Amino acid sequence: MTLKPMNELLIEIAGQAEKALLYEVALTPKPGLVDRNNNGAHSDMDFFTFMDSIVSLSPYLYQYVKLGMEHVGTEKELFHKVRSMGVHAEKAMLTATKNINTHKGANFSFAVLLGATGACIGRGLQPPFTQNDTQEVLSYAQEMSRGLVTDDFADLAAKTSLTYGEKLYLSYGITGIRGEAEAGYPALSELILPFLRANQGQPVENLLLEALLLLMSQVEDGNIIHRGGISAWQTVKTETKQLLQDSHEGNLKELLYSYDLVLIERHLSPGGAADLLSLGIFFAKLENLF
Ligand SMILES: CC(C)(COP(=O)(O)OP(=O)(O)OC[C@H]1O[C@@H](n2cnc3c(N)ncnc32)[C@H](O)[C@@H]1O)[C@@H](O)C(=O)NCCC(=O)NCCS
Ligand SMILES: Nc1ncnc2c1ncn2[C@@H]1O[C@H](COP(=O)(O)OP(=O)(O)OP(=O)(O)O)[C@@H](O)[C@H]1O
Repeated sequence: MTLKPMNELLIEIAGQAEKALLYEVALTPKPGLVDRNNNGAHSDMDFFTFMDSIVSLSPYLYQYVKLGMEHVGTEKELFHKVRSMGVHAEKAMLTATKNINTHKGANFSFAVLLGATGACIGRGLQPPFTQNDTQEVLSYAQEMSRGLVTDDFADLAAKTSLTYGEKLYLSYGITGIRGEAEAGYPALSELILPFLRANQGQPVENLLLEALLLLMSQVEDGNIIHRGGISAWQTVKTETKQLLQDSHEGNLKELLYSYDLVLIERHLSPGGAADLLSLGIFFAKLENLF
């Protein structure tokens, strides 16, 4: 096998991440989320806000991979490098969206996972990825994120203003996106990627909408919980399990258009599941699944 030059790989990997963000927002109909049909349960953003946001993040996606490829040192040191870059990316995103949080969680996770992907590529991994290659990247990301929950949530009592993630940890012990990273993204390795691999060949939009429902039925979604509390989250998990049982290729979109209205009425949006979906799409692209 001929090896591709590093700069080609860099462009290819960052491009797959950008594509994943574009696919996620373009997928329609998504319950409660911004899509091509409506703004879901959001009054402050629309499809175009997401276009602005993705373009603002694009150079940083490239930088995360580059930092990983060029990294010499421990996994933890790479985490600190990509997170500092991530803080700049978040500022660029907020400037582009006029202070609306479109991709805060996605930016954080792509920083970690693109850094990890770059580091593994620097050690010889080449796309297309096998399932084992993806696992190697997730294990590297887990190592990068070791101690994150404890480190980030130390001394919260002394803080005067808290983020939603911090509030959820104090109120319910929910670790959200930080816990997911520290565990090596089990929602990817145990849930969405096995589903996408097993259902390869199906029409992409239907496949990814079903994958979103699967995530909504199981993930500890910080967005749903901060807006609706624990009971609203339990209800969404039960309802999406039922939708998965009732759906088939012919009626999936019809069921989702109706459920979108239900979540809009309840002012609920599964932003955590949406972020995990875009991360899943990224690895599916690297594995050439569609
Ligand atoms: C860790 C991040 C996401 C900040 O966390 P914060 O508590 O503000 O966010 P919060 O937990 O509310 O969630 C952010 C987003 O994550 C997504 N999300 C929520 N739950 C999940 C989940 N289970 N899985 C995946 N994504 C999720 C949602 O899209 C949500 O909007 C990140 O923005 C970050 O690291 N920022 C830099 C912080 C920093 O270093 N500051 C300087 C030192 S204080
Ligand atoms: N297609 C999408 N539509 C809407 N939100 C999405 C989409 N994809 C991902 N998200 C995630 O959902 C989050 C937005 O949810 P939410 O509006 O609850 O965030 P917030 O700004 O933290 O809270 P609030 O607006 O309630 O004060 C973003 O962080 C984003 O990552």
